[in-house]
Amino acid sequence: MSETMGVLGPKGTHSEAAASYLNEQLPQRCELVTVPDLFACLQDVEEGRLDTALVPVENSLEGAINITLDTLARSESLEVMRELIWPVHNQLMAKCDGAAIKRIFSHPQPISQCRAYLQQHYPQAEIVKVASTARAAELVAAEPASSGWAAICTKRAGELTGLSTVAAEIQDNMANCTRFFQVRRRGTGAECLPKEKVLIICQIDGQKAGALYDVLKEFAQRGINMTRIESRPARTELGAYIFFFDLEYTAAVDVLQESIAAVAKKSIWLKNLGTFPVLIVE
Ligand SMILES: O=C(O)C(=O)C[C@]1(C(=O)O)C=C[C@@H](O)C=C1
Repeated sequence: MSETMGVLGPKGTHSEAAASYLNEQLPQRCELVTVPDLFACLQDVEEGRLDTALVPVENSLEGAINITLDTLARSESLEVMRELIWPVHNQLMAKCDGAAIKRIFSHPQPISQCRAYLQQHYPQAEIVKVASTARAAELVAAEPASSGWAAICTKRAGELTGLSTVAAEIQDNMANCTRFFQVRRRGTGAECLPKEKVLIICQIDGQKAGALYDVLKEFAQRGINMTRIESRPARTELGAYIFFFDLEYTAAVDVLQESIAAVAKKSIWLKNLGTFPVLIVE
């Protein structure tokens, strides 16, 4: 029986497109399962209803996907097995003409990714945020053309629901891309190769002067390349933060382990979320 890979649905989301691509690259194909909500998708993996899930983590225009980061930080069982960098192409799709559009539906991320286009072409339109781009297409398709509703979605979502393209490639930057993590429960599969990145999450004592500098020093002094730093509220009290560090994997494994151990000593808690390969799609 093939493994299951959960992904934000319904069919036609950017996430589903990324997961279908990834699936083609895998030696053993997975069965893709669409889940209407990102948190539920991650929970399904944690609780064993899905083997893995492909979830968005960060967009090049809009930054972090907080629900993914917060769930990874809180989870005792999830680990990252792969990273995928996926180009995101947004289309404005509707049943009506562009001039008749009064209300535009989409996921909050693509709405932000297309902010300049929306301001220039539809400053009067009501913008409605929904759970995914494909859900936006479904909602628009359920109404007559006279409603003046439109969706920002993938071409496939529009085609699946019978919408026509009003404007193509409406994102504010043509290099718009989203980073996804494929996640699973710890210890449920073989190591994914090649090892290219390590994800560390820790909480640092924010009241101590120089606490973050002290931690960063442990990587810098050993020549460990940090490719991203992100902070999120610890969700315990105002002013308490956790940090996400993406580190480049190195053949000098001992040095890498030593730096992580040194950071652990200076942290309130630290989790290693995994070592994984990175797939970049042009
Ligand atoms: O709504 C979708 O199509 C999704 O797959 C979600 C999502 C996101 O959460 O950022 C995924 C990638 C893109 O950045 C746009 C939207």
